[in-house]
Amino acid sequence: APLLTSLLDGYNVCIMAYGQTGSGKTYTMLGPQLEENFAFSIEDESELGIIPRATQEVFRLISEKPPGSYWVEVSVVEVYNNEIFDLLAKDSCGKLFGVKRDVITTREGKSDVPLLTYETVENASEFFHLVNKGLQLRVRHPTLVHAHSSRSHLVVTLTITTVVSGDNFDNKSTSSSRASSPVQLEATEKMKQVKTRLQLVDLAGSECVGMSGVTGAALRETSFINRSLSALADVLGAIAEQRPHIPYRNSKLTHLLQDSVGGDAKLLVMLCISPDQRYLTESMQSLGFGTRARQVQRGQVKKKSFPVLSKAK
Ligand SMILES: Nc1ncnc2c1ncn2[C@@H]1O[C@H](COP(=O)(O)OP(=O)(O)OP(=O)(O)O)[C@@H](O)[C@H]1O
Repeated sequence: APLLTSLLDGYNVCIMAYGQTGSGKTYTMLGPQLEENFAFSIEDESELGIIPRATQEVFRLISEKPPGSYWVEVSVVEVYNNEIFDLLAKDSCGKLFGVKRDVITTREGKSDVPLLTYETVENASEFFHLVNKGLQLRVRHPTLVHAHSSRSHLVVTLTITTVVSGDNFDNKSTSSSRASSPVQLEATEKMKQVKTRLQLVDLAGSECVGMSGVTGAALRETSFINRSLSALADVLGAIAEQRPHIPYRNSKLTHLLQDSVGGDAKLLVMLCISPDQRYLTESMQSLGFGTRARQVQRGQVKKKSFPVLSKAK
């Protein structure tokens, strides 16, 4: 919750779950899933995972702000076999289907996914329905360790646009206007926008091939998962050791998360650990990842500078 307050105060925030397959990452991030697909259940609010819960909190915080001053857009991306898929892209009939996208580095040195679909949502319930539709496209595969194992990394991003009128920049009191679309917002005279980003990441599970018993296509998936997770650990190691070169581009996952992991975002890593003694090696490996993440020192987290909004009259 304090991270979400920071988000509306102008910080980028990233929350991610890491752990071996079957340890509870998806449960932590989304909550219990429906049997037939990846959608999460919204019937019992007490069971909601971090992604829906954080979104509810974001909208609660926004409701306390002057009306029309915040705008929320959502994107849902999965990284599968080192490829990026846009899970909110629609075909010509308006049906969602995962479209392959690329990740690039912009001239300012930020990572970006050109053509990625951003959908505007006005409340948490719109968000639930939209994300649940996208999640049904997510790849999963049964393994000996976990019957509904996610085979991809999931990145749900909320982009919060704060609209500040020109007058507010001079700290003068003004009534805030209500815009009905992002286009209208941009067109509104004397409006300035500040964007902050909340990235919520359900990583695919690290996996010991001997234990999970995967073969064929699933084995290929496992190898991509393990490679991308070790690329993430390498990036954290390089940042922790303050090496001049950080190998973000060694995998699409690290390239996509570059600004959150190595940039100016507030980053929270949650480790999911199995209580079963059989998985001691995997648990030690996850704790090693956590130790590495804790060694990262990135200096002062930067805040996007924008003035405090004056209350609507
Ligand atoms: N805290 C919990 N309470 C009840 N059930 C849980 C809890 N955590 C996990 N589970 C159950 O354990 C199983 C595995 O959890 P989950 O799917 O979250 O694992 P995962 O780490 O995401 O695995 P993978 O990386 O293979 O996708 C699921 O059936 C889930 O409902």
